[in-house]
Order: sequence, then structure tokens, then C-alpha cells
Amino acid sequence: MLAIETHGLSRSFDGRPAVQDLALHVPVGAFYGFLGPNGAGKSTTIRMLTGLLAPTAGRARVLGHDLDADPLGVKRQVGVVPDGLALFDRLSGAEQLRIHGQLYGLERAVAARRTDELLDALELTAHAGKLVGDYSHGMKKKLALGCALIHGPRLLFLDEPFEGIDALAVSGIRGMLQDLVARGAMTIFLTSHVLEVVERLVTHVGIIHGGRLVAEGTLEEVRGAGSLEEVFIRTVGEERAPRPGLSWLGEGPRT
Ligand SMILES: Nc1ncnc2c1ncn2[C@@H]1O[C@H](COP(=O)(O)OP(=O)(O)OP(=O)(O)O)[C@@H](O)[C@H]1O
Repeated sequence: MLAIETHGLSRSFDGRPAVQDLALHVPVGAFYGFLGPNGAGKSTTIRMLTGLLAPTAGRARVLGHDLDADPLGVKRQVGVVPDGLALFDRLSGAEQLRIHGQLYGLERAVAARRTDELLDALELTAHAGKLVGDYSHGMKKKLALGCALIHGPRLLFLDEPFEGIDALAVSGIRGMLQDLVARGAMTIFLTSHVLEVVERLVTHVGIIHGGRLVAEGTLEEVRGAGSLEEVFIRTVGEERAPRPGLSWLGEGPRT
């Protein structure tokens, strides 16, 4: 069974295509790495698959629900850590998590218990009472992951989850995500530019370039005998030679 299946999914902005004719196949239980260079269409795809942005054409089925016909059915079962984090600066970290859980219909006591467990798992317990506005970037990223998990989603979308997070925290989060997939708790759809981390995590890969899917399959199928970085560079463009210009750099300031 597929957790995500799209046919001809497309989105344009002011007539300019950002995602074109996308046919994604994400099996249930997969750890799917969605890769592509800057501006390739990754965030636009996630925004469509989570019901935040309407496609201009095509269809998507998410966890068996038609996104167009039953957007609420999809939203109830997915968790999202978006590219731009949507958190409330005036709440404490614990309040943010608890309220997020209650917005998803959890009873107060359940939301409070899960909040404590998530703060612990994300190593944020010491900062539970601090205002989110005073959190560091990495701490906000971890809190957003907690918000995405608190209602127990079957499918988790992570847009650049490791961006701005220190190596120790990356390792902790990686372990947590791997464990969730390994015990069949959820399917994960992740975008990241850190290919070495992606390569150690994912079971499946899709590569998008210029809004079009240019490769998809299991990690082994897509990678072949090379590394993911080699395949990525080969697929989205040759390694770029240093460009001429900027010769004034290093010459010191001039008026
Ligand atoms: N709201 C918008 N209005 C106009 N153009 C947009 C909008 N959102 C995205 N785009 C355009 O769509 C294209 C794809 O953007 P998108 O954010 O999906 O790329 P991405 O693969 O997530 O990039 P990155 O890796 O840099 O985050 C880009 O050309 C971008 O400028």
C-alpha cells in the first residue's frame, strides 16, 4: 500500500510552473528522502500534500484519502515540520506543545503527558518553561518536531529538519526518527540538503529538478554503485567549476 500517491500533481505561481506532472509513490512504512536543488519544488510539494496549498492540476492520495475530497481526513493523520516554523513566541515550550495537542483533540491530561515525554525525548525539559521567542533556532526546530508528533500521526513531513541543529542533536533526532520507522509507527517524508545524513536514514529516494521528478526508487535502486551525492550531482547537473569574477575579493577595501 502507498502512503502517498500522486498523479500529474502540478502547481504554478503567476503562470510559472514550480511543480510539474509529479507522480510520487511513497510506500507505507518508508523513510522517503525527497531531494532537489534550491528552488526545485520540494516545499511546494509538501505544502500541497499537507493541504496548505491547492494544486493547479493533478491528484494526490495521502494515507488512502483523496486530498481534494477529504483534506481534513488527511490533516488529522499527518504531522508537519514546515520550512518556516509556525510557533507562538509568547508561549512557553511546554504550553506550545500542550496547546498543539489539544488543538488536535487530545484530552488535557493526555496532551500534558505527551508534552512531558516529548520534551524529554527532544532534550528540551530544562527549557520547558522558557518562552518560545527566547528559544535558539535549533531549539525551535526540535519543538516544531514535537508539535508535529504530539497527536500521533501516521505520516510525518519534515522540511529540512536538520537545518541549524548541532551534530549531537542531529544524532539524537536521527535515532528517534529511525526508531519510529523501524517499529512501523509511521511513514516519514523528508527533505534535506545534507546528503550524508539522508543516505544513512532513508529507505527510498525521490529527486526533483526544475519541478519534475527525475528519479525515484529504493535507496539502492537510485544510488546504484555510487554515493547519493554522486547520483544527485549527476542527476541535477554537472559539478560546477569555480566561476571567474569576484577578483576584487582579497584586494582590500577601495573607495
Ligand atoms: N508563494 C510563491 N509565490 C511565487 N513563487 C513561489 C512561491 N512559492 C514557491 N515559489 C517558487 O516555486 C519554485 C519552487 O520553490 P520551493 O520553495 O518549492 O523550492 P524548494 O525545492 O523547497 O527550494 P529550497 O531547497 O531552496 O527550499 C521556486 O522557483 C520558487 O521561487
